[in-house]
Amino acid sequence: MKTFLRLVGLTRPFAWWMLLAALIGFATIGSGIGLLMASAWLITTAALMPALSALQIGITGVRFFGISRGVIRYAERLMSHNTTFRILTRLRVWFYDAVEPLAPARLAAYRSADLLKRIVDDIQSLENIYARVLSPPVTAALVTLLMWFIVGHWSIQAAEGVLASQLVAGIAVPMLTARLARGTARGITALQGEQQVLAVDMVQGMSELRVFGMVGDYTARLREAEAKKLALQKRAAFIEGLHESLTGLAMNGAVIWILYSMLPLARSGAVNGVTLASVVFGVMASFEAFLPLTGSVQNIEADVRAGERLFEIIDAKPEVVPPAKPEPFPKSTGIEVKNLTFTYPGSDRPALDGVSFSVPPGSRTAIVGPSGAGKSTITSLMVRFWNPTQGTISIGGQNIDRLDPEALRRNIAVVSQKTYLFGQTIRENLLLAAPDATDEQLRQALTMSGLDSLQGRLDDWAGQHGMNLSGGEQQRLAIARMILQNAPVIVLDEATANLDAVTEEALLDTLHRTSQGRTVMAITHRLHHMERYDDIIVLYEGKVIERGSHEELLKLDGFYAGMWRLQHGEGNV
Ligand SMILES: Nc1ncnc2c1ncn2[C@@H]1O[C@H](COP(=O)(O)OP(=O)(O)OP(=O)(O)O)[C@@H](O)[C@H]1O
Repeated sequence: MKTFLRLVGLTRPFAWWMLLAALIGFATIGSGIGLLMASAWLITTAALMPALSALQIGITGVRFFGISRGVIRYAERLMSHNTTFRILTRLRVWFYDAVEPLAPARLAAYRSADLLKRIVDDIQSLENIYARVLSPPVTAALVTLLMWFIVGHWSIQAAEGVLASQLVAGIAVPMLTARLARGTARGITALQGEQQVLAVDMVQGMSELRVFGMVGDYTARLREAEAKKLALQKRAAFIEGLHESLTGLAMNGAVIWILYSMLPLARSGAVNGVTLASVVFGVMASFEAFLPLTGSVQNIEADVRAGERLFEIIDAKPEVVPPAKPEPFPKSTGIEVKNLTFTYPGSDRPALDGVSFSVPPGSRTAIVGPSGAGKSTITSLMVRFWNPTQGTISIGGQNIDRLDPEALRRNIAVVSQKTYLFGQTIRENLLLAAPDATDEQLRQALTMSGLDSLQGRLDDWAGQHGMNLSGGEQQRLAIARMILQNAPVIVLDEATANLDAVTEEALLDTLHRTSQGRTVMAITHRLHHMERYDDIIVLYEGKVIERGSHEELLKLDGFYAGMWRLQHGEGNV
């Protein structure tokens, strides 16, 4: 209930639009009632063969309601869709604004297909709340009131019976079908989510599934989810049919009751037969207002579940909250890391444990160590994807938590081992780093990063995840982005890992050239050209265990020297 009220609360800015849509909906059904009543009047009056002029009013009525019903129905659809789409637009922007600060720390627990489902399907399903849950009951209530006055004008006894049937159709039947439908819509949503996650995994991991012969297994899981979903959908269709039948029964009950209570009046001459026929037809037409209630109640459970899934993300607290009054990004770009400690949520072992080091402005520092030593965690903390559990990172003497995170990220160019390329053109992928860059600047960046071959292909599609480019080209594009970003601090996080030796060598040279004069922090477990670094920090199990220049560390003959010898085929660690 709380979630439902919260969802309704979101529509407050559109309340008047929604009320207007409900009123136009009422006018549509009102026209339908008018049309049937006028038709009944016309047919029954014509049966008595009066002068043609006596039928004029009925003919005009049929024409008027016939046309108005179509026009008003169109206006109602236009209005309700317009209102719904405005609400959905607002919801999507609001959800995206809420999700962005959660990335990546708070989103780590969610699968991307699941998030996609939330932002697309869950929000879409809320359309139901606004178009089918809130409006139809208002329309049905107004129609009930209208029929009370119309029927009550001739017979209060008949009006009471009609009211009772309408309460059955408007309250009892929806409550019964809602009870029967419990769990159905929610189950369908859950299964759709499962299918989406499986489908995304299948498409993205098709090569792996093929290699490991698991395509059949995944297809079977998809089929199983489909079969379960189909069973639930059948049940939903059965309940919908039941709802319509019961509403029809309530309508027939109302008709029988009117005949029962008004026939004596017709016989006594208090009501004429023509009026009786019109009232009966009017009541039949009024039940149209109760049919949409099935959609309202059947889906409400799924809509509330969709709302819960959205609020779950929206209510998550971002890991990083920008300071109320951020300090400007410092001129000097020396980095000072003091007693840095960080434990990932759910982990019982710190990824970093009291790490301290400094990187003077314009110098190059390498952070080396075996896999899992905590090297990449330093990058995540530097760009404030996470906050340290203890300790600080400062740039130019300013604690980074005093800086605007966006300004911080603009001033630190990160080239990591996995470059994300968007399924757009090469130009658009480059402009991400410098939206105002000219073609000339883009070409220059391509040349500097050794990508002359892409000069004439700026408008070529990079492919899904950059699949139209080789691994080396993708990494070079990351370097071109770094050049365009023109940030004073550069973090290279295994920027050349996963590449063959020749490409790696060429890329290391390019990186060395293009990062001259900046403060560089290079994270690597492959020890190449280490003499190019002013300082090397050796990390092991989250702790700094050695520090010095390449020469000094070799002389020390400790862990680093062992790693170096091992990688250069000269012995064991
Ligand atoms: N998102 C995460 N959640 C929980 N634990 C994590 C997460 N990311 C990393 N870790 C753990 O933190 C430790 C340090 O990881 P980190 O990625 O910083 O190591 P690394 O030195 O960069 O390793 P590699 O060279 O393999 O990339 C590892 O034990 C890793 O399992």
